[in-house]
Amino acid sequence: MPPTQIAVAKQKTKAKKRYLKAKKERKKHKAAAGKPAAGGDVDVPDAVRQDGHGDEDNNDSKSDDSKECETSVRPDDRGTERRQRNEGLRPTPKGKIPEESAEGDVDVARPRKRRKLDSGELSLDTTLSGSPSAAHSPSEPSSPPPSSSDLPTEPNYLGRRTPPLPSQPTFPLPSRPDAPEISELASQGLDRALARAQLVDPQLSTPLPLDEDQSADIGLSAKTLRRLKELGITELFAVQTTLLPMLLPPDRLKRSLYLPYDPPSDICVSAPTGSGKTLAYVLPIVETLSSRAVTRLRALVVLPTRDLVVQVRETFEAIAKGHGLKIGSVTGQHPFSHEQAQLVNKEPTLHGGSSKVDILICTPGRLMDHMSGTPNFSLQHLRFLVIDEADRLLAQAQSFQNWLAQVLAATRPPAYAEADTKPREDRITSIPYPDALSPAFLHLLGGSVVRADIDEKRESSCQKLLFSATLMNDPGRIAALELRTPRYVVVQSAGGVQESDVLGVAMERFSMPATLKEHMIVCDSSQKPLILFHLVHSIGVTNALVFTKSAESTQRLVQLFEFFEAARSDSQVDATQNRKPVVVRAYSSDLSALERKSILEKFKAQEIEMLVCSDLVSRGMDIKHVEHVINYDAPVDMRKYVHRVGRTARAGRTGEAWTLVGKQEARYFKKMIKSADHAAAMNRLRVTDRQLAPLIPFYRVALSGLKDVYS
Ligand SMILES: Nc1ncnc2c1ncn2[C@@H]1O[C@H](COP(=O)(O)OP(=O)(O)OP(=O)(O)O)[C@@H](O)[C@H]1O
Repeated sequence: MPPTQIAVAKQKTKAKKRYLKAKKERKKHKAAAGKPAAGGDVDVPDAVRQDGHGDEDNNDSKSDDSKECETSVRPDDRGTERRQRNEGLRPTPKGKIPEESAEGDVDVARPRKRRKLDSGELSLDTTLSGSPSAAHSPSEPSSPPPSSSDLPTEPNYLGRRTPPLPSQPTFPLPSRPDAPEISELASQGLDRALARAQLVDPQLSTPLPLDEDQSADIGLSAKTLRRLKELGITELFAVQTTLLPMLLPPDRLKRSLYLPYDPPSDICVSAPTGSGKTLAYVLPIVETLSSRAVTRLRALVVLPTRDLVVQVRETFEAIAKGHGLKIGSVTGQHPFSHEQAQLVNKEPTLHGGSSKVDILICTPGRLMDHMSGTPNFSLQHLRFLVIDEADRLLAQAQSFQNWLAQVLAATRPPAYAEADTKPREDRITSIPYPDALSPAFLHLLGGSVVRADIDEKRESSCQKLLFSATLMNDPGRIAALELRTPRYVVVQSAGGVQESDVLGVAMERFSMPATLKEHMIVCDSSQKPLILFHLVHSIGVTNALVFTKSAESTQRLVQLFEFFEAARSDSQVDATQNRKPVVVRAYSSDLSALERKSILEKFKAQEIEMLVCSDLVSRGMDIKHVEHVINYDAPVDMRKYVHRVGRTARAGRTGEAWTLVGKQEARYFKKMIKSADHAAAMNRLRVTDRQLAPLIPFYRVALSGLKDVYS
């Protein structure tokens, strides 16, 4: 058979199948209507009859095909096609039905149509005529459906007047909600009090009263005021002005060491680097604890590094001088037994602990060691728990044996029920010694305390204080602290910011000291050492901290620097110039604690001019004479940038920060600065080859020296 004939035969077979199914459907309908099957009336193609395919043959393939018949191909159209073919006519394109063919097939289609029309379905169509879809169109505003009596009546095709049906109510159009505030988005799942953070102007200050009798005006004792003056402090900075009234309220009862029925609110503070956060907690702690009669561990200050522990201890000692408070610190720098001897009286064992210090400053790791291994070390008397550089410490909350959860649990009194269910031998049934339990823990004395139903629940009096320059930039972390009615303070200039936007501003922008100047130099990475030498020798950068990305790079850069300085001072090119080599040292975690201490002291004494360091000293370190910070390796996140450059321009002094950005990292760095809304503050500098040219001979010598060392 020629291919065209095969195709026609195939077409026929398909058409035949569809026809038969349609026919079967019609038969069913007719049978349902009580009429005989109209098979004989229908024009059946010859091919179907010859093949002997009856209705029954198609039973198994019925379902899908019959659906197709009902929805896509009308049997009358098929009949028309067939007739056209028989008459040598071309088939009519789909959708166009020639008049005579429609006429010819009316027997098949009309009875069904009539039944439909009679049923009144048409009256719905005519009422909504022309606009059934329009009535449901989502693009039109919805309006309440008119009552049927309001609508005009139209004659239907039978000439009867039927009341029009009311149109279906339309669905309300989807509308775009207002974009949520950034603060709202950011605070999803966060403490609601965050959104009511108090925004404090960094320029705010309070002069210290000249007369000691007026010390109470700022909540301090005459003794503390005198001490501040001795230290050369004449005013309180913004963060201190805000926090002192909160932590030292005029109502003396609220300053009590135990507040089991009216525990104090916790406070979170975000204030720029060098803005005086340390004094903002040292002053209230010293002032409050000065009223104590017995030494107990009442203030615990947790810091991320040993160096910071030493620094904060010095501030406590300076302020607490003459108050009779005992201050201790544990960092793991000394043997464990030595620290234990400084911390507690080991004998006799008391349920309330027996402390030798009122204030303890520590790193989290060593604190855990003492919590688990030092008898009589107890946190139940804590009145203050300070977490300084809180964002960093909270990032490590799970480290050091889950330190944060353990500390919180140790300050929390056990529930009454818990105390009752303790095994008998664990209960405190006798008091062999004055047992030193804190009021909130007294119910542990199972047999000795008579309890009544009206007993109010006693809570821990421990007030948590969180501080950081970048605390609000990731407030999600604060959630781990189980804060009690917290208050949030943000020291940041936010010119004209609405109160409702405070959180958005605090989270998106990083607050920097107003006295800081920032520069960025984009260069080839290979040029970085030369640019560093240019900053030192041509621009006069000195008393500087130079930050690198690792302890190893710190070491290498210092060696290169020393070779460079040696080559430069040896050169006889221009005897009139000052050729005294710059003193540069490395400060990194590779050094022992003793070495680090000695280097830091020399740097503070300005015997060392350039201190090259890794991020070890990027947080919290307060070295007054640091005039410059050089980011030799650009920091990879904004938080790090803020803390590094914050080592200068502290306490209202001026300072400059220089960031050397390799060409390949420039895009990332600029994006980071821009997304922190900080691009405008950044001064972009260019250093030309001509400016670097005089340094190149010494640099070559230095490079070959370094090569020798490493080979
Ligand atoms: N009221 C004040 N008057 C003068 N100097 C002050 C005052 N308060 C603090 N300082 C000094 O300001 C410097 C910075 O203080 P501090 O170290 O507490 O800053 P910080 O806010 O904790 O900074 P960082 O976030 O970097 O840790 C210190 O040298 C401190 O002695």
